[in-house]
Amino acid sequence: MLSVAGLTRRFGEHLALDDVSFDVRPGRMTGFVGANGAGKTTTMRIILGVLAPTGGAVTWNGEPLSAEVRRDFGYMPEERGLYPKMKIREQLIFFGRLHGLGSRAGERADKLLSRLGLAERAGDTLETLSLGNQQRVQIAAALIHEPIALVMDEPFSGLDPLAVDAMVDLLREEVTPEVPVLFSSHQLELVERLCDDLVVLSRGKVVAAGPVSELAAGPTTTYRLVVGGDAGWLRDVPGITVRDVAGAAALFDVGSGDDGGLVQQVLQQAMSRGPVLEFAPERQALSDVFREATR
Ligand SMILES: Nc1ncnc2c1ncn2[C@@H]1O[C@H](COP(=O)(O)OP(=O)(O)OP(=O)(O)O)[C@@H](O)[C@H]1O
Repeated sequence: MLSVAGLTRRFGEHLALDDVSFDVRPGRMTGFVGANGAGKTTTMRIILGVLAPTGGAVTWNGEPLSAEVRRDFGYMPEERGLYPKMKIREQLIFFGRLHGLGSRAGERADKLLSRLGLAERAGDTLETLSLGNQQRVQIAAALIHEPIALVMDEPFSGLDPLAVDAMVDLLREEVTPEVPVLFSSHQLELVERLCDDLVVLSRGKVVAAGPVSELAAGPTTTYRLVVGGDAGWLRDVPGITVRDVAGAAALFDVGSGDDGGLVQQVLQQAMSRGPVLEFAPERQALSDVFREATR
């Protein structure tokens, strides 16, 4: 498991990271989200040893992360970092060897290029590729040495939806159940679809962390009811706040003090009046969780 524990980082007077701690669990895609300047890139740079923390530590399976272990990580930096004038196959082999892949580098490069539909471009330089294809090569470079952990800064930015799907399929194929994956993104719908876990950073602090299913489901006090007839009677039920009624459908809130009794009362009343077609807690969208957490 990859963990950061109590990371702080100052840039002069500015505290960019303030006691940041979270885990990136093996075999789980962990999304790293936060507004511009929240500290995501800074955290990832520290994980990859490109930047030193002012305080705190990065650990791998409970031990301080060594340079040796780090060499087996895959990294897709924000500033990318491939060579524009180098042929893409040569480039992948170069990065593979840099990570100790040896004579298998060519075979891996060919596999990834063909998997990405770029086999015919193997001898072309990076700069002649479209931006989307350059991005694919960047991901291939991060994956070339079968990394034991993967850290990617905005890997999907600028990709069209089909390219995103292709990239995600590749990641799922390449990343074994032992590999922790951390990636930052501003595309919240994408994060909700792809990620198992989520870390939300706001002004250098972790403000929410955990499985996406739990964070998005959240504790809710709002319920949705759809009945056979008109739901207008809800307005007369004491104790609840009706947020919206449109014909047979209604949204109401029971308040945080309810122990479940009020919800059951509303359901019973609804059933005594006729058919109940839908009755469920209103699930919060990840974008709402994000907005609330980073407010
Ligand atoms: N080398 C640096 N020197 C001074 N300040 C820096 C440096 N690197 C980052 N910062 C500051 O640290 C804070 C966090 O920046 P960081 O790039 O980590 O945010 P981010 O969450 O990745 O943002 P974005 O989503 O815009 O990429 C910002 O206020 C930024 O200006």
